[in-house]
Amino acid sequence: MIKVEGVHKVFKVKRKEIRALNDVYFDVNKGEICGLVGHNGAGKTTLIKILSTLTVPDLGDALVDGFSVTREAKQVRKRLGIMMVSDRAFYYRLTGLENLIFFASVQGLSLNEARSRSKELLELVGLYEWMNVPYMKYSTGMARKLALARALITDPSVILMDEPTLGMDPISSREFRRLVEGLARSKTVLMTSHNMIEVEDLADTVVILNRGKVIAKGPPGELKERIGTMKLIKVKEADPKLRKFVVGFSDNYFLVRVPGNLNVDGEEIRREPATLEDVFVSLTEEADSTTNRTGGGHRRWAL
Ligand SMILES: Nc1ncnc2c1ncn2[C@@H]1O[C@H](COP(=O)(O)OP(=O)(O)OP(=O)(O)O)[C@@H](O)[C@H]1O
Repeated sequence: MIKVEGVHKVFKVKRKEIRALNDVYFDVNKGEICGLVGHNGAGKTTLIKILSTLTVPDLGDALVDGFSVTREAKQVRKRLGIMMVSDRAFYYRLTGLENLIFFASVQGLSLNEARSRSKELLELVGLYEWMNVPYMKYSTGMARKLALARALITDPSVILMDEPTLGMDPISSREFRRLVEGLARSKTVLMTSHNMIEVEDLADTVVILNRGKVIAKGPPGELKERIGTMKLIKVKEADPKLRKFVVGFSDNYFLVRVPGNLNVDGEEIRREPATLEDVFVSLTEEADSTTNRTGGGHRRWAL
């Protein structure tokens, strides 16, 4: 399991302070997949780095299977599988199998163990037939599967994934999600994503970060119930306050999709149940407008 307990992180850039994480609390239980979502710069990667023991929090702590990331980093690392989405994660000229054998050897497995573990993992992620093909010939979907296999070498109990399906086509992405779903039954998974359809499909719980703060957490269904119904409205005026809700334009009107309880002048077209994307848009908008009202915000409205 993962327990994040009051984590703060501030970066100093040219005497300016960037508050990347501000008193973040949440738990992910064993057998659960947690989707960590937020705008660009909301603090997701910083949190993943703290859990991976690559960055130290300024205040607070996080536990990975009961071990503290600040005081027991070595124990934490033994329990973690980190799926990196980077072009530099593998050697281009080596095959998928050779790459995995290399990384398994680095993790301390003997050559024989490394070979059999690598083949087992290639089978698990559906790359067995491609194991002797050089990595440079892998598609994005195959490269992601290999990255997942690499994260699983030590059979970790907790898996961290930063935007694992970035750049994948819808079919490969769906296939990948089913793979993660199967794995998650015996593990704890924390993944970041900008793809709300994916998070809605996969996550048991969702944590929404906004400017370093948790503004909502819970199962997707509960979060959607909080927003309830959305309404589609044709509006004539380009009201800057509705910027985030605009879903379409035409010559003489804007189409906005707003929470059912928001009063907006215009012609209502229809009502629909809220999706996770609606939850994200509505709650981050609410949090930002509260911050702006109290003078703490810096993001400006503009249509
Ligand atoms: N090493 C660093 N030095 C200075 N500022 C940093 C550093 N790492 C992150 N930040 C800043 O901290 C904030 C949070 O960044 P972070 O990368 O965690 O966001 P994110 O939610 O992962 O964004 P994205 O979705 O774009 O990946 C941003 O304002 C970012 O510019």
